Amino acid sequence: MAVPVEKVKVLVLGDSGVGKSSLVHLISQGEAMGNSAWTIGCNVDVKLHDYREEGTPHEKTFCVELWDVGGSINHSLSHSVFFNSAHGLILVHDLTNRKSQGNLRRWLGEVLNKDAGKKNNGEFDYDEEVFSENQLPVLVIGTKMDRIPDNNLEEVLSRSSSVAGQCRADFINLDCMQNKHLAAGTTNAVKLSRFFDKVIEKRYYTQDPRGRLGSQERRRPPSMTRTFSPTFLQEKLD
Ligand SMILES: Nc1nc2c(ncn2[C@@H]2O[C@H](COP(=O)(O)OP(=O)(O)OP(=O)(O)O)[C@@H](O)[C@H]2O)c(=O)[nH]1
Ligand SMILES: [Mg+2]
Repeated sequence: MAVPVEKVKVLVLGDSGVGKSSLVHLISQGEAMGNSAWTIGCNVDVKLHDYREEGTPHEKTFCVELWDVGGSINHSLSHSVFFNSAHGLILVHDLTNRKSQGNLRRWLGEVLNKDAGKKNNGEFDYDEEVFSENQLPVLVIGTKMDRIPDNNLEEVLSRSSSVAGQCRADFINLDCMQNKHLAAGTTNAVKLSRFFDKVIEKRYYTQDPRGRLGSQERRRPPSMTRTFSPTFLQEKLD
């Protein structure tokens, strides 16, 4: 099988310790990560995604690059070097940590205002106007669902849904340590697949600012996702 040439870049952002690396491992390898360490800088993992245009026999495999940026506040000045030319954004928060939910607006602001610089207090501003014009597909993911006490579940999930609403994004809540939480055919896997479809559609099938015409009017097709290990990909590339 040929390795796809066409690719999209998806940023995975959120506070340190919310579970970004664990999530990216689950998405790209299809299994929970054993040990995790703080991410310094950025790790890039790959997921192959089959995008099929409805009504046509064509199915095309795209390479989805997942840019897992270390969330440490100590490296906040260097985060934005990874933000260029992103096609989609996964915002990750820890369901047991309200602060990590509130900070998603800051992460979003950091990406959307990356060219505008910082405010005087050193914080990136979340600009409603800039955000309302945002064309970047966003998916919000809440982790550590296993750690929410049963008597608090309803409240926490409702808060998670409202955080996603503020970001005008679809959302998933899961336990990154459980393979089944992203298993094929589950609602979570379908939502993730739809998100990748959207990112690819925007990147390759939508009229861009330079006037290139894509297939914007066509309905989004169903799709399948497949995961290949980096070793497999490397063998194909060699
Ligand atoms: N119980 C539980 N633990 C989780 C979950 N997701 C992540 N963890 C744990 O949370 C800790 C931090 O996870 P990481 O994936 O390293 O967090 P990160 O967001 O990549 O952190 P940085 O690299 O510092 O930005 C690890 O000990 C994980 O095993 C989850 O859904 N449930
Ligand atoms: Mg990490």
